[in-house]
Formats: sequence, structure tokens, C-alpha cells
Amino acid sequence: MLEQLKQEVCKANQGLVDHDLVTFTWGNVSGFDPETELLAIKPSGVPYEELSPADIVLVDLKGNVVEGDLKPSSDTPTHIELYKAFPGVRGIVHTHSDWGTAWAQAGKSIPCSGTTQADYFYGDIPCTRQLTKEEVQNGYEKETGTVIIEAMQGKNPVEVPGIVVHGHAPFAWGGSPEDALHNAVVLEKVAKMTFLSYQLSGELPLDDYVLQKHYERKHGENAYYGQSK
Ligand SMILES: O=C(CO)[C@@H](O)[C@H](O)COP(=O)(O)O
Repeated sequence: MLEQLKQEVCKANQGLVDHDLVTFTWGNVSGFDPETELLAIKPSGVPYEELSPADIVLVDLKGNVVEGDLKPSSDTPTHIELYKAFPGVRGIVHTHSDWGTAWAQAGKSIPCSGTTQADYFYGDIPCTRQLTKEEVQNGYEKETGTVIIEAMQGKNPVEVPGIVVHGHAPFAWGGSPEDALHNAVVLEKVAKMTFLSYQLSGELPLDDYVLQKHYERKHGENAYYGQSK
């Protein structure tokens, strides 16, 4: 089970490059196994093209490395906090993708202005507050999880599978490393589309009813998109 998870995590990390979500090693993907309560995560600073499943590090929820010769991603504490807070999440992606990072640096949530976003996010993509100096001193990566969890209060991580961290960059998550990668690609795409549509005509939020109907195309018991029965 854990070997398969390491393979999935390795493939998803390499998918960051395939989808043009990273520069150098500016991103990481992890996966979580609820039975062992271990997460498999990219090793820190290792180029994606050199990555193999054997390099993927296994870490417990206290941050202890339980398997692997390499140091885990520097963002591991953030992934840990999110797995603890979002029980159904099995994959997490962090990138510094251009358009999502632009919204993060601007400190702006990405409003749901079209059906593309509505297909995956039931509404806006939130932006967190900035970390305080004390939080940075306490541990930047762990406290990044704190501000994400705070911003997600009252929101369902299934309906809102991603966020932008003010002053930092995006995080996305899902039911598997592959699903989290999919949501990270969608976040980056809609970040660009929304910015461009704002340039053309200003803020145009999508009608709530249209939003709901589009979200339900791919989610919930009445979903009908694709070949699902
Ligand atoms: O803060 C950043 C980029 O500036 C991080 O996202 C790292 O670049 C990813 O680090 P590792 O996962 O390689 O430790």
C-alpha cells in the first residue's frame, strides 16, 4: 500500500512539471495513508526529473521520518497540519504557479466568475490572511497550515479544494495525489482566466444558481459529467 502511494506521489510531483506549475523545485506533492497515518512526500530540493518512488519520504503526523534517506519537503509541516484538519483529504499540492501566486501576493481571493471554476470550486477560491511575525518566528511552514485552516472555517474541503496563502502561493488538495494535482491545475487555470476577464470587464461574479448547477454537474449524487452512471 505504501509502495503504491510512493509511486503515486512520485508521479504527481513529476506532473507538476508536465502541467507547467513549477519553476526549479518550487513545489511539492504528498499523499496520505489513513491506515498507517503516514504521509508520503517529495524530498526537499530534489529535481523532479531525478525523482524516483524510492526517494519519496514517509513521515508520521508528528513530523518524524519513518522511511527514507532524504530530508522531506521543507513544506512538510504545512501538509501535516492540513491532513490533521481535513480528514478526507488524501493528497496535497503546493506550488508557486504564476497566476495563483499573483493572487496570493495581492492578498485577493479568486472570485467564481465562470463555469470553469464552478465545475471544481463551489464558489470563490479563498485567500488567507498574512502570517504574523510571531507566527513566522513560531515556524513558518506549520503556521502556514494554521492560516489555511482558519480561512477554511465553515467551508468543505471537498467543495473548496484549494486556497491561496497571502504573501506566499497556492495549496490544493483532493482525494488522492492525482486528484490534488488536478485541482492545482484548475486553480492555476482559473487564476489566469479570472485575471484576464477582470482586465476586460471588471469583477463579474457568476450567478449563484448557475454556480450551483455547474458544480453539481461533476459533484454529488446527481453528477452526470463524463461516463459515470
Ligand atoms: O518556498 C518554496 C519555494 O520558494 C517551496 O515551495 C520550495 O521550493 C519547495 O521546497 P521543497 O519541497 O523542495 O523543500
